[in-house]
Amino acid sequence: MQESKSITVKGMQSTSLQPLFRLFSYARPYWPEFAAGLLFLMISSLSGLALPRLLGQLIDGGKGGSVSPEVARIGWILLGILLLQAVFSFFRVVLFVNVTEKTLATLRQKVYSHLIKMPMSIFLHRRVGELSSRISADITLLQEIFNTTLAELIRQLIVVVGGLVLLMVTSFQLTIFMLLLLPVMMVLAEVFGRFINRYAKQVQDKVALSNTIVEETLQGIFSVKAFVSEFFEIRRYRERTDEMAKLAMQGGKYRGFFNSFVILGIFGTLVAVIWRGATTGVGTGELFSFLLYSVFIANSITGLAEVYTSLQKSIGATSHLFDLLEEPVEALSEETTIAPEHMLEGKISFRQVQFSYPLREETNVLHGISFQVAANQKIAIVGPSGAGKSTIVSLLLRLYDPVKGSIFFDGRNSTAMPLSALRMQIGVVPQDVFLFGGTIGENIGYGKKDATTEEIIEAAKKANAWEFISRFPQGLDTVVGERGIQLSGGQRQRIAIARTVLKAPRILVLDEATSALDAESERQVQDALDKLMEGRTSIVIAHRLATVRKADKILVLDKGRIVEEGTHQELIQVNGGLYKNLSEMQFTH
Ligand SMILES: Nc1ncnc2c1ncn2[C@@H]1O[C@H](COP(=O)(O)OP(=O)(O)OP(=O)(O)O)[C@@H](O)[C@H]1O
Repeated sequence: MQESKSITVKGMQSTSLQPLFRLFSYARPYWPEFAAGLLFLMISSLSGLALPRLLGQLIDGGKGGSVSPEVARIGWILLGILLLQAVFSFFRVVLFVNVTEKTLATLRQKVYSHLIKMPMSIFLHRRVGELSSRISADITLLQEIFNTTLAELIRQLIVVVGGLVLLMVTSFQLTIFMLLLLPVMMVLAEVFGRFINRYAKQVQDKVALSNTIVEETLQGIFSVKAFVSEFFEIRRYRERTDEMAKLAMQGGKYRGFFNSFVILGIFGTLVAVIWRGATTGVGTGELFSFLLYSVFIANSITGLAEVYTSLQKSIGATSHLFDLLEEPVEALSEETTIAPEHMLEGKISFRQVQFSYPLREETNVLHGISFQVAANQKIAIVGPSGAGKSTIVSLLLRLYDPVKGSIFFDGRNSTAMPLSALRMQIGVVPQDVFLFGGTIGENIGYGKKDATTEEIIEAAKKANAWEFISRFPQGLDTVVGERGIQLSGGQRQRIAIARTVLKAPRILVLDEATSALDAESERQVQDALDKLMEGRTSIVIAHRLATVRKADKILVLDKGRIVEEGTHQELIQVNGGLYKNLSEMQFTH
């Protein structure tokens, strides 16, 4: 932005209009409708130009007080033009709305599919509220440009150019006189418009910022309430919205000035023109049509200034959107079947994996970790909080790639495998189960999009979830979340397990819940997990003694390093070892 300011005004316009041209490329498939709309727009604007002239003639012809054939003819033509305009306006609006809605839907879909395919690293430095406002606020703003701004631009241009030509025909001298005043106003209006736009953009950014607070606090309402942060958030929101209002009011003042300036300029010009016309002996009808044309033109010039500000606003929104579309996306494929050559047996090996998170590159979270998991083996990862256990899971899923070292699946470097095929074969049961706001059936079906009801029920049974689901009057159709039933931690976990049963992954990752479940829920969850782990490679971030004991191998992680490795029996013997300490602290009751 800074750069473009330093180049010539002409150059600046062409650079800043670029996003709009790119935007219009999304409307390309709908060009026949768009072209028809444009044609209707042009015909109705052009025919509108005949009105002042005909009205002038009507005034001159009607002076005698009787309806002469000439006057009747003009009357019929006027009626015809109005009808034509009414019909064409209707089609123009309908066609433009169609093109707009189809284009914006395409754009929304494109932005959303880009958004959701972006790698995790991008979500670390962009806020959810900000990202979602790109789709809601920015695209809504673009609606205006397609629906009205563009049509206005064309209409105004036709009125200004056509009007001027007809003015010249009416009275060349008077037109020249008016033209001496108008261009000055146009230039001033443009400068003013630019200035106002800067404010509009700032206000828009502030709106996005304040919306972020609303979204984040509503999403995290539990934490807000638990921390009694309501008043803190209210204050924060108040500060943001007050700032926004202050800026908007400042902008309003400038807009006010702008309007006053336009009123003074236009009416000043009109008065001067009438005075000049009257004193140079232009006829009544002629002066009337001249004035009407001048009003039309003046109106269009102010309209053009508005079009200009609205164009600038949309340029802001469009650039935001295209910035987002510039962000990289993951190489995901839509295939739901896995090619035989990418089918995994389930061997995993971490070799000298070093990792730091993108935003904190200076802090190594994993320091050259190596370990092997044989196919169908169960390993447990234990270690103090912050040791890097969840990070290992993220690397396994390739949500991030190691900074150094590599991860191998069946002896093949993970980077050499298609991302989707890899993730399709890894099932995760997270600690914090996220359920979508649909039905229980839909939530389980998330594991396999084409699952039949029978398969879903089967999976729910295996996950020990069917028993509680079938007790709900609506069974699988019970709506969960905000507008439905709230499930307990153990129930949510069993739904997550059912989801993973359906997915039937080769490799299973379990992040055990740290929160204590009651003994019965715990038994049911544990039993479901045991069944799920059978015949798969499993990595468990373990918090429960039962899991740790049953593991074929335990990795003890501390500050990003594997400090001990072995079975429960082996590790419990290491005197002064971290595992022995941990298990004495955590697992003995
Ligand atoms: N997105 C992130 N950006 C930067 N640092 C992160 C990020 N996520 C985690 N970390 C850091 O990486 C380290 C390891 O975190 P990780 O979540 O893997 O630990 P953990 O062993 O799973 O802990 P816990 O048992 O508490 O879940 C921590 O020091 C944490 O602060």
